[in-house]
Amino acid sequence: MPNIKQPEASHYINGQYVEDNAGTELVTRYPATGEVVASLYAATNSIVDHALTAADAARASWAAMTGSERGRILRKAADIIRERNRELSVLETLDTGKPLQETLVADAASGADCLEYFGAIAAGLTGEHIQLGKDFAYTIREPLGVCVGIGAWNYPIQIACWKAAPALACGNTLVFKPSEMTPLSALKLAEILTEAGLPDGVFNVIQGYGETGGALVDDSRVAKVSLTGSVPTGRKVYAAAAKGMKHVTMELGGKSPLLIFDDASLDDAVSAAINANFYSSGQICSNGTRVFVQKGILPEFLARVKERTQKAIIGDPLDEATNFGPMISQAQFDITLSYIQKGIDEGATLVLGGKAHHKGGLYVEPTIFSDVTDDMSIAREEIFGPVMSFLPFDTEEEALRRANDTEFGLAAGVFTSDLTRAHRVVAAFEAGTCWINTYNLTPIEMPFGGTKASGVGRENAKAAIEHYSELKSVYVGMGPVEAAF
Ligand SMILES: NC(=O)c1ccc[n+]([C@@H]2O[C@H](COP(=O)([O-])OP(=O)(O)OC[C@H]3O[C@@H](n4cnc5c(N)ncnc54)[C@H](O)[C@@H]3O)[C@@H](O)[C@H]2O)c1
Ligand SMILES: C[N+](C)(C)CCCC=O
Repeated sequence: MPNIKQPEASHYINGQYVEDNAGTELVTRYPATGEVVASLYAATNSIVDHALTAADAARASWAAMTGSERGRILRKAADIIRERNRELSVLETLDTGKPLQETLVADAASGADCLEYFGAIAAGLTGEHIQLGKDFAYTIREPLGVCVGIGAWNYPIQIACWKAAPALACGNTLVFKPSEMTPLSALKLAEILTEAGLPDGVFNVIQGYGETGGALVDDSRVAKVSLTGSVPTGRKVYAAAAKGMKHVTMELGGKSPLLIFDDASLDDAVSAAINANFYSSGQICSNGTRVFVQKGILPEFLARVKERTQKAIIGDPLDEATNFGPMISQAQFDITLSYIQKGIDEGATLVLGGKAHHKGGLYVEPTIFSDVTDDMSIAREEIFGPVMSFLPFDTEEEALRRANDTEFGLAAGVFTSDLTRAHRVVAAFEAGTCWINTYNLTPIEMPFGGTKASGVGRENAKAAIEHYSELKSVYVGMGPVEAAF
């Protein structure tokens, strides 16, 4: 393993590292071996207050800068991230256990794309002029103020950038709390933003568990909270934010359907089903874990997915040949194996995998179930592990009804060569992000987010601007002013 990446201190506030070792210890381990990568401390009340005070103090001068000036700094940070991509990718692999083959292209790189995108549009964030006869109105696009970002552990630097870039472009300041399991890359992002010229206090990182996230959400100085996490956490954070009438973005979990019709390009659909279930060892919110396959092609489709999944290279995530890594934590490993057991107990047919991998560590084999029915736990609940469920269907109407029969609404996909059907199906999907003849592509230019229990608001694209700014309306009377008496 390369050298251990112990940061200078646990938190980054006002442009510098800060420590308070009175906080609860927070240890991060390499999931492939259990080795300690870094040892940090959760924020104490004084660290939470310090970060919010810094963000509050930096607010006015950052908001007073022009969009061009703010954008230039974000774009410079994107360039630095790209230059340091390998180092950041290794760090992300050490923190998450995701294969370096993935982190080199999907994590810091996506963060750089996001900073570049919002850096580019920062100068064009304006209100509008509304002519009203001889009177007129105009709107002023204003930042919300101090924002709080709370991250999940599966895409740590991507999540930090997806929140920081639009927030900062709009003139807000941010306090970001990464997941307690992956504290490291957000600190690097903070260093990079400082190097790019970001004024002190505009972006701050503090570590901690749910309690720290809760303290941030409850603080009266905070105007907006953006959470990436599970639905149960989302319900708590949304409720707490509502008490202070705060803006929210909720990027939560899913149990997304992927519909494969019998006229689909089978090779493409097989690739998509594999990506939609086994990339990042299945630890992706938008994964298409309910694979509905039209009955006529099910045997061949299943055989092809099985054959290709057997070729997964399971190994040390730092080896660039590895394309399937361990679970992030003992808890996620245990949850995944317990769902596999439930699948077996509830009558699904285990086609492949189903066990901890013999190499040890926190590896769970890529697992495929067929004969899955809509009522089974593995078809209803988010597992967040490498477990693919096949569900046969006959008609489009039936597949859609079953696909939408879930509390979640994050994502959905369809494979068919009939484009009329493809558009009809996505129009009927109850999901915020849909794909036709591909899956899980999330470019920065496209809004991303969920409906139903999967979330509120959108990240990325111009849509995110609406969630990090608000409009002030100004009516201008050109006279005369009349009154009834
Ligand atoms: N929709 C998306 O964009 C997206 C992306 C990635 C992950 N996710 C979801 O995230 C989940 C996996 O991540 P996780 O296990 O880290 O989720 P989690 O809900 O356990 O934790 C998410 C974050 O919330 C914090 N937190 C926990 N309780 C809190 C509270 N009461 N107040 C404030 N903060 C609190 C945690 O410390 C962590 O930083 C999955 O459900 C996955 O689908 C969603
Ligand atoms: C870019 N991905 C890989 C689709 C991840 C989106 C965020 C969900 O976990």
